[in-house]
Amino acid sequence: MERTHSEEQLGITRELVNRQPWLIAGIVLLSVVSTLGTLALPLTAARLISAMQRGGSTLVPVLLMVGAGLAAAAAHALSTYLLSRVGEQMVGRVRSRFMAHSLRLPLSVVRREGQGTLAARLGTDGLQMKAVVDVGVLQLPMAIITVTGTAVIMALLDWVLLLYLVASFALSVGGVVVIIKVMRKRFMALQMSVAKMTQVFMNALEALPTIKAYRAEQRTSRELAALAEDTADLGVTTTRLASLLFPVINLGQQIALVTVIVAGGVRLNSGLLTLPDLAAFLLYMLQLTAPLLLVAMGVGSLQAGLASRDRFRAIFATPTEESAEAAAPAPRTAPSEETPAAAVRFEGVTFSYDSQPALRAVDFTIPRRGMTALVGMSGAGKTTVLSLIERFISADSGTVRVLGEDVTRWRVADLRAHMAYVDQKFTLLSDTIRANLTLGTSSPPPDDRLMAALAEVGMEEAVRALPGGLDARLDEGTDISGGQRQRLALARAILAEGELVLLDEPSSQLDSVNEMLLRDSIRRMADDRALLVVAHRLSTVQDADHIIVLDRGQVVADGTHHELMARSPEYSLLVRGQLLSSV
Ligand SMILES: Nc1ncnc2c1ncn2[C@@H]1O[C@H](COP(=O)(O)OP(=O)(O)OP(=O)(O)O)[C@@H](O)[C@H]1O
Repeated sequence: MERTHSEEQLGITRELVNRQPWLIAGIVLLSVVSTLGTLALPLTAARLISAMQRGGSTLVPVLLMVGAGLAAAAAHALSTYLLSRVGEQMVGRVRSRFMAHSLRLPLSVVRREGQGTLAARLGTDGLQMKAVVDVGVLQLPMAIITVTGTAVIMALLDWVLLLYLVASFALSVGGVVVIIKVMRKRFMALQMSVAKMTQVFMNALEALPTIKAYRAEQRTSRELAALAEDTADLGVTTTRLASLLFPVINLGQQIALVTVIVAGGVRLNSGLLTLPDLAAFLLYMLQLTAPLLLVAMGVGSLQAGLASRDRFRAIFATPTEESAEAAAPAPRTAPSEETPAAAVRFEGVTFSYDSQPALRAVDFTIPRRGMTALVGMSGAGKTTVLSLIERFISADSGTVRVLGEDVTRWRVADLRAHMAYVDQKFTLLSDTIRANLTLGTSSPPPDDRLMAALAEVGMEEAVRALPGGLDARLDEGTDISGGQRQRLALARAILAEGELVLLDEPSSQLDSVNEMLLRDSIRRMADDRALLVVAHRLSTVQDADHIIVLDRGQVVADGTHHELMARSPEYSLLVRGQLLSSV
């Protein structure tokens, strides 16, 4: 099987070199020019001083000095810009791959990772990975070359003076290394804290209507403020360390400067060193600080960036629903039998969330036509049954069959193409009405079919009245009522090509006029396909051809409404105890 892009390992160098080899070669060349120019500059200055001492012409040394300086600056600017552009583009590709991969992950993995954490990773880890390109690809190697080249030239100028320099600078370098290491740890903690805050904020935004209705803005804000404060505290400790960095380097540099000037003066007096060489040595020394700092900081950013890359890799390495099934033998794309006997069959199905059992040895059959209602107290396991049929989750033991075939033998995409799913919230996407209606269809149906489906649920007029009609977008600008959303979601299920419709009825009571309108279209849906409804309303179960009663994860009875009223105490309790709403 062809490997999908997201299944490939994420290699930064390969990403860069394979895609634009010539551009990368050009950037490397520019960096080499910039490094050589930087290294040559003090030598040209020494030549100028010599020429002035001799009283000779200074034109050539001046031109060489200006040329080296300008070339180094121009090459540096251009290579930095080009590399940054390449880095941004690479991060863009990684981010889009990350988002696409995340959407294909099993729901359980997304829940475990946390939506906020995934979203934060997209932002911060993306930025940090860019630093790998900025720092790791050129800056760090070039800085190392500059430091090494400078040290070699300084040793050639006067190796004894270099020893003085190293000895006087060592303490400060040691200090910088320690500070950077501690900063790294704090920075990781800061990122975790940002991810947590994002998660809680996202949850709060999702619950905003409830928060407003219960005037809980202040309470929620307090909780968020505490998280923001924790994050800020971590930020402050990181900054405190960062603020130590420059003074430590400055101090080291000043100590080194005094040492070199004193020792250099002594050596100059004793004729062991010439004035131009001392001047060049001092210039090299001043020039050393920037690349040294870059090496010290760069190693840190590189580590952080590589850690971010590893977090992306971990997600890319998490099998998507499709890649997990690639390992299974010959997945099904269509039912094995011409006309499978049952739409759904559960055979001894057991399922636990973590170690909490939700379904225990569940057996039932849903016929190919007609409406089956699944009823039970809250927490009985009804939604879990739908999730198992959709294969959002997999049974711990037993077999779930859809259209005669074990769900684990189906290709997930094909399995889901055979059914329509209407969740409790009647979720619609932020897109056009048309896009929402045609989600479950393989080719876009003509407008008259869309309008017919809308008419079926009493939404034709309302959609015609919207600016743009079928092409009106459902987003921040245009929204529709809860009942209208419900009807659109049902119209989508009507249009879907599947033989099976799963409907998770909301337990909240919606207005009865709407309910009456929808009752007929739901019933009609069951004429030519199997409809499984998690029912919370008495009217729904009365309409059903067949009712399955779940109690604490087990099927305790099944039959028609009248049969169950006569012989199932659990069902009678649901009806008489008004646990099934009478609307
Ligand atoms: N994601 C989850 N993680 C852990 N436990 C869960 C999860 N979803 C459901 N459960 C537990 O599994 C059991 C069955 O839940 P399920 O949602 O299937 O019940 P339900 O019959 O649909 O309830 P309701 O009518 O309230 O929607 C419950 O005890 C519930 O607490």
